[in-house]
Amino acid sequence: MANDQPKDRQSLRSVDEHQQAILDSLRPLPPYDQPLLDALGLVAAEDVTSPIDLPSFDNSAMDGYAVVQADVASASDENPVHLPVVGEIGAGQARILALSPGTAVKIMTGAPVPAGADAIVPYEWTDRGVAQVVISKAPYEGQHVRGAGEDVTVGDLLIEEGTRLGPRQLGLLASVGRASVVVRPRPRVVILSTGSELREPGTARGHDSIYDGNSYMLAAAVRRAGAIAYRVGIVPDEPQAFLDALGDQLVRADAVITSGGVSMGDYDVVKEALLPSGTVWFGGVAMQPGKPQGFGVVGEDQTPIFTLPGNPVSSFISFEMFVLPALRRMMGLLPYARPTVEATLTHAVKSPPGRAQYLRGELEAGDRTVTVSPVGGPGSHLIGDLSQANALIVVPTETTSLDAGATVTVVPLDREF
Ligand SMILES: Nc1nc2c(c(=O)[nH]1)N[C@H]1C(S)=C(S)[C@@H](COP(=O)(O)OP(=O)(O)OC[C@H]3O[C@@H](n4cnc5c(N)ncnc54)[C@H](O)[C@@H]3O)O[C@H]1N2
Ligand code: MOO
Repeated sequence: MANDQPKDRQSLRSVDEHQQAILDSLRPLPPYDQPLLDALGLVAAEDVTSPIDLPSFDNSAMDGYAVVQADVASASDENPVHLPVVGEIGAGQARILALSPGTAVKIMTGAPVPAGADAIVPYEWTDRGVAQVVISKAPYEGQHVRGAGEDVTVGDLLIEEGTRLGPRQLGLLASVGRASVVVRPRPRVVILSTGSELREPGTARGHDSIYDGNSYMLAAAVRRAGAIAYRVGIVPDEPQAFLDALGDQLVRADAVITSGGVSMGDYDVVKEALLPSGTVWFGGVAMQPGKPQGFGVVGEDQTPIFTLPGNPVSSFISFEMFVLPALRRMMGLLPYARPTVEATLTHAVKSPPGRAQYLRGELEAGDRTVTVSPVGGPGSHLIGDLSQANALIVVPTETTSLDAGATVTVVPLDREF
């Protein structure tokens, strides 16, 4: 029964509850017109219809000669047809607009087929003559002519609102003459690491200090999600310094991520600085790693803020579970959360009750089976092990052990979705 549980467990949010609370409070960012290449990976916020036909004019699919098919219908090796060549049409150089019967015009791939011509004879079926051409094989009517509008017609719906734009879609937009497209923009995400023990990589480190791995990891994760990362770097454990740094950054932030300073310590700067505002929830989520969490809004524009725990693995898993779905929601991307897969566990594992455990694993797809092997221990400081893993093994909240051979839910970490 719920009230038999220790106080700590009663007050924890589940992972799903916390994720949902975050998603419910966010909306997709307002649409923005972006140059095509900046729109890669973003979601169209407009229906795009074609302003032109593709091909835009009848054009040649081959380097060869434009002819009237009836003039060459009898051509064969034994009885080739001879035609005078009255000119040449290169791609982008169409000075000959019409063809008289009984003549041929040299034509290059992509060049407009002159009016009156209804087939192309490829060079390979001719003697490649300049003033006169000898044709030894007949094309059928329309052969090697790419018809105007056969691919796309004016008014066709090219891109539906909500489509994620990849190279093929961007290529199509450019092909119909569009230089920009209205999309959900990339969220600008400010990343602040807190901790007086932190040092910037590449600088000297004392016996009691550590390098700031988290802000790099989180900035990289933000970028991989398709958002823009502003890595501000290290803020000491002083609430006013933290509030000043945050205040300076809000002008360029659609969201803020902090790491560290949210548990029970004497110097938990993020909690101390933000609790008085009353706009940020701090509490525990029933997960390990990643129990101490905070989420809310800050500043005049009510900018969303994610206050993640400082332990590196906790920070990373919190990003995957809570920030990534939120960024995807802001970008209009579905699904919000990483898709999971089922796999067979290769080794037995143990887990404390009352918290969903996210163990690091190596997911391997064999010919017939998908297996996952635990990588390293459960400690939330083990960034070395984390870097060797490609997946998280989910041990449900009330499960305390799983045998080798059990089917488990796994979150692959490096798949595009
Ligand atoms: N008495 C309690 N202590 C702790 C609890 C608790 O419930 N009661 N929870 C533990 C859990 S779980 C976690 S997770 C951590 C979260 O702590 P904070 O978010 O306050 O983070 P810090 O104390 O600032 O740092 C924790 C740990 O991570 C290292 N760290 C911090 N920032 C970085 C960074 N940018 N790069 C690399 N490593 C970083 C830091 O040095 C600490 O070792 O609290 C437990 N304690
Ligand atoms: O939640 Mo902490 O992340 O267990 O180490």
